[in-house]
Amino acid sequence: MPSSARPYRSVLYIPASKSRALEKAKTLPVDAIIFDLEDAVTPAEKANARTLLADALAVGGFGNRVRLVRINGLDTEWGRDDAIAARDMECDAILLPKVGSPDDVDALAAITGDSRVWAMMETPQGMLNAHAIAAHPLVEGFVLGTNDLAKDLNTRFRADREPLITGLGLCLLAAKAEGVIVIDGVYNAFKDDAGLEIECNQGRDMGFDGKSLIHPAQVEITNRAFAPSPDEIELARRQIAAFEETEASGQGVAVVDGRIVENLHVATARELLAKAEMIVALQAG
Ligand SMILES: CC(C)(COP(=O)(O)OP(=O)(O)OC[C@H]1O[C@@H](n2cnc3c(N)ncnc32)[C@H](O)[C@@H]1OP(=O)(O)O)[C@@H](O)C(=O)NCCC(=O)NCCSC(=O)C[C@H](O)C(=O)O
Ligand SMILES: [Mg+2]
Repeated sequence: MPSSARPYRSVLYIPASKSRALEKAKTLPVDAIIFDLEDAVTPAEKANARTLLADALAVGGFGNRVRLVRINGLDTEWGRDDAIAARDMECDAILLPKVGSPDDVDALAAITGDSRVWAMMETPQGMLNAHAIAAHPLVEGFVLGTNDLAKDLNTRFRADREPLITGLGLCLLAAKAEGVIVIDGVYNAFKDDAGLEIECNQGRDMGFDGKSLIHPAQVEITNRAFAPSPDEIELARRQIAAFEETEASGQGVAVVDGRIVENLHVATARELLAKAEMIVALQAG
């Protein structure tokens, strides 16, 4: 099971066909990269992108960024070749699109063995089977595919994402129940900083570990939204100190800023501080 302190604030898609973007990624302060062979790559470029990506990962230089390779679905003409290639790539996990049930993960594992798997959660079928998918022993993370979900649900765009909330919530519940990382979907309007910030904060409030991104301009806002803020760090320290003091005097409940602090709040505060420390450590390289 992955560490809950390991930050996944920003998870950037990079079309595997774009060598300039692959180079650029090495300079960006992202926590994870999705090297995409699926939607961002045209059919004519699929085979070349696969080779380009294998070479780029073999050369390396992506530092401590988690490397996920998104293959095409196994029901497409490229999926099987992608899976065979990805099995041998220098990556941390394979991201399987449009996962509908644990059987899809089994079908991938029949090709890729014990490689770690992340699941794109982006179909109504997948949402309804989210718990069984999260419970699959090879599954380590979920990435929400809100474009595909919106398409399948025939929703209209709303800034508050109300039409998608049930699906997002099902995936969050499943991921948290099974200790699986869960990453929010992309914000398509990559020049709209204000809209991105609102959607990041909504995702953070809901409990997502981070957000998937499509452009470098989205990294800074996302990293900030999903990192513990200075105020949160300061409050966590005060909660721990107050609780320890109260505990030493034989009591189980402290009060900080007019709110009770119990064991469970201290556990949350410790996790928050661990994440903040890990972000500093990762930034230090
Ligand atoms: C959206 C883009 C097509 C815009 O590309 P471009 O016009 O090249 O942008 P810029 O000129 O502003 O680029 C500036 C520099 O940044 C580099 N760049 C751009 N995008 C990326 C990236 N994603 N990763 C790394 N580097 C990037 C450019 O190379 C420029 O570099 P330099 O010249 O050296 O300064 C483009 O951003 C893009 O293709 N984005 C990714 C789109 C994508 O991956 N789509 C698929 C994933 S979304 C999805 O499928 C979600 C899910 O499945 C669902 O259902 O929701
Ligand atoms: Mg999709």
